[in-house]
Amino acid sequence: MEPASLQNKGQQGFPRVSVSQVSPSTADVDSPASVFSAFFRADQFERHQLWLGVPDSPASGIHANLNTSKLFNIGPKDSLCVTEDSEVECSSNTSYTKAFRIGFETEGQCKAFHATFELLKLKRAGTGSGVFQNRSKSNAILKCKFDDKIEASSAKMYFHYYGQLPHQQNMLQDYTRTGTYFAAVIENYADFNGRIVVDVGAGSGILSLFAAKAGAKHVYAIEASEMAEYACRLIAGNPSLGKRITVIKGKVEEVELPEKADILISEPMGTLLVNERMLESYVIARDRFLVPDGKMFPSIGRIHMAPFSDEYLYIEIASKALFWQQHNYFAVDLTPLHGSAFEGYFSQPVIDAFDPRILISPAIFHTLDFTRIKEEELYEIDIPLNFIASVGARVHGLACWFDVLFNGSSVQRWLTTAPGAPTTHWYQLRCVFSQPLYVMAGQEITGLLNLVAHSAQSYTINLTMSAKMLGPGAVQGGILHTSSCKLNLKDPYYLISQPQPYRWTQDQQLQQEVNNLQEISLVTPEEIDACITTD
Ligand SMILES: C[S@@+](CC[C@H](N)C(=O)[O-])C[C@H]1O[C@@H](n2cnc3c(N)ncnc32)[C@H](O)[C@@H]1O
Repeated sequence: MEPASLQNKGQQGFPRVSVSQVSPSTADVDSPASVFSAFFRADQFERHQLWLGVPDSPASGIHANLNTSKLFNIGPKDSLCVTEDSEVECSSNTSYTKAFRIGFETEGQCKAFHATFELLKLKRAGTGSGVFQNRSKSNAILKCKFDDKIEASSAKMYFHYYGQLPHQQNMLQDYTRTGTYFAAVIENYADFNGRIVVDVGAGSGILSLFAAKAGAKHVYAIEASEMAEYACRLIAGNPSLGKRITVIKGKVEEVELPEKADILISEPMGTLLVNERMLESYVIARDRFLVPDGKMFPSIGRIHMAPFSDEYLYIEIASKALFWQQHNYFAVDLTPLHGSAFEGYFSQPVIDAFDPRILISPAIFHTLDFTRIKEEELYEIDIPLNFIASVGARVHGLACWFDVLFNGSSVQRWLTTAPGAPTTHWYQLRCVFSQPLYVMAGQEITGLLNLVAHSAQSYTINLTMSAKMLGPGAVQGGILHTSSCKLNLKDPYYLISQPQPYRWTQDQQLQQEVNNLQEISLVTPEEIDACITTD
């Protein structure tokens, strides 16, 4: 059990440091060095403490209150921390009663430790979440952009979700996803070897470990949820890679880094690419941490769209509202609510893996260039639609999926969530009309997909599609029939139990990934191992 005064209100960790107690007056070493983990933590009064010890016994070890401690650089990888046993604020005449030398495995870790130490010393209680004073900027109050845009209740649930191992496991077990990231990083080790990397939203730290495996000089793994602590433990358990990784707990919008990154790696994609609004954090991280012309993995994302016809899906959704057509439900007429229930079911986007043969025209796509797009441009996205129907059909709505590109210097690799490709945990998404549209083969379908971000970390989807007139009317731009719908991307309907003609087992997917990797990999396993720095 943790001491009561050290509740988990925020931790930042450095998994492997060597610590020796020294005399505060002479700086002579008093004790042999121990290999400890170092954590910064806040108590319930937002007073930050540095704790050095063994993760499994948090009550033991060395505790230093940052208010009464000072940190000095005594070498590129060595620091001296002097601290007072009492709670009294440091002043010029403080006599320090404890001192210890902290040795880091890399200079990057040492710099990150100092940056975190100084930043947390500046944080003050009572200014509200995400608001802190930064003395280095003339006491200006820096407000965290994330907290301005996102409802506190949504953020709390969101980071609570990602703070749990089963949800990280779910992503790790999507072998198409994780395997594609692994392949993209290792095949492009030249982009990582000897570079400073920032992992934006590191979760379990898996992408940081991949980057370190590809030879990164140092990786800063930024993670806002409690998963940061697990990431520390995973990284500490992989010491040959972990010594080049620093986990920083906090939002990318508010943490400080000791140096700029040559390359960002992240997995910020949600359903329909944009759900969760994490792309905005990715773009903010680019503007805050990336050197000019630095690389981003992934660098672009594309939303693909095509009209579909699926009578079974339509009937399934419509029939859910049939309950409300009863005139005599325990002697009560439910029919006045049938219309609302019917519209309600059609306001949920449907998520499943469908057979691509339901698409009635070739797909179009809309590109988001993560290297250039402004954060504000993600608040509202307008995508004009234009299709030519390949067959005559009843169009039940718009089917969407996405892909992202790892534009490596050696290999370009796409991670796709397309129908017919190996299924990912994102599946595909369909917006279904309550009033379908009738089209003939060759008929033009126009429309607009409008996505408006909301403060619950998702989007409102406004979709309109029109069948244009055939013959002379088409030339004049005449519209025969229009259907529209408004959906909440935050509230999807998961329909993933239906038979999947193209679904593979995960083992097959994994095997396929391995085969792909072996077939197209430009580097041999020996070359991969050779590229790993062993400092
Ligand atoms: C989709 S998960 C990816 C996790 C990990 N990178 C992986 O690929 O397995 C996104 C992670 O980013 C974190 N995250 C989201 N927004 C963040 C932000 N603004 N600052 C820091 N972390 C954030 C979440 O808590 C979550 O763990």
